[in-house]
Amino acid sequence: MKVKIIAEIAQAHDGSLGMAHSYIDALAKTGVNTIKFQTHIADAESSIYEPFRVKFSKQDKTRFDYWKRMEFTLSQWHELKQHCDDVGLEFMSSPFSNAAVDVLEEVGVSSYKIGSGEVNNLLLLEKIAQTGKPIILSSGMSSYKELDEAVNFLTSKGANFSILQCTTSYPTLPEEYGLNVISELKERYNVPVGFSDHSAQIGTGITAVAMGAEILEFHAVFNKEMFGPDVSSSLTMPEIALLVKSVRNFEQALNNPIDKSDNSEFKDLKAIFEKSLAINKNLDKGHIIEFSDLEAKKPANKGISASKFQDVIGKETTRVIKQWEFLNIEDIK
Ligand SMILES: C=C(OP(=O)(O)O)C(=O)O
Repeated sequence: MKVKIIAEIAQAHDGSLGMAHSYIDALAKTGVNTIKFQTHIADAESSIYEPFRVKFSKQDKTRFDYWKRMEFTLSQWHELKQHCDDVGLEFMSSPFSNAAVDVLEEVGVSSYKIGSGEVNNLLLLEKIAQTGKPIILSSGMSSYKELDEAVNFLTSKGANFSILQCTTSYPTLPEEYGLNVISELKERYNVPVGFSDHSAQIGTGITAVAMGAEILEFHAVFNKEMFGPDVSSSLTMPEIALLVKSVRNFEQALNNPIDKSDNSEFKDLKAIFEKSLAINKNLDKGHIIEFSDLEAKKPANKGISASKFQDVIGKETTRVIKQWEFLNIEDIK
């Protein structure tokens, strides 16, 4: 088992190409597999009527203005992809219009992500399916009826796809994670399933992986005091590095099941940890040993094993035994 870990930059660059490049360098040090952007082309995906989800900047009069400010040119996208290639990370970007798919095809992506808001945008699904590339479909806000439709559509196009459990809520609270949906999606669609996390907690991703997520995506941010609609649901670089390390540890554990029927490798340790029977009070010769006379002390193999205490009860001592002495087989008859 190997989890695909995707760090989502989305709009954390706030429209700055330099900042976008800085994120690539910083994330390359965390061990993630993939860096994901969002390719926004305001004219193709939005209009002046789109309301704000989070309004945080006075300079963007409308959300359309905001998307406009988040655009990169084709040559800038090429640069970003090249930078990801240079640091050995997969470049991904979610398209929000068919025009954005054309940009990403020019740039040369190897797979596509479909954000939760696009599940019912069959026009976009058709365009992405036409590329023949693997697809990761997110599922926030979607009912099973809607997902069934998207899945049937992608299946009818012969698409190779996986699905992410996602709750569109920023930040997502524990009662909203829907970790149960991971196994439900797997059972319902029989495709690889992952988790798109907006909780801003590293424990959520680790738990999702433990519950079967094969793809893990989360938002990245340099600092939680920065501007941006996703900041409150994002992880910082040290948090991401710790999350990646934890997921890799989990994979290694899962890929190495241990055999509890053979404990021979613990022979020496058992001699240190285990115990031998001892006497907890001064006993005369001829005393009949009772349960209340016994204690178990370290190390093992100093006398009768503590596991054999029942064989000792009712036996007669053959000598005077002092408090805290070990009990040996020749001390009883
Ligand atoms: C919005 C996106 O994804 P999700 O719905 O998984 O957050 C995205 O990938 O751009």
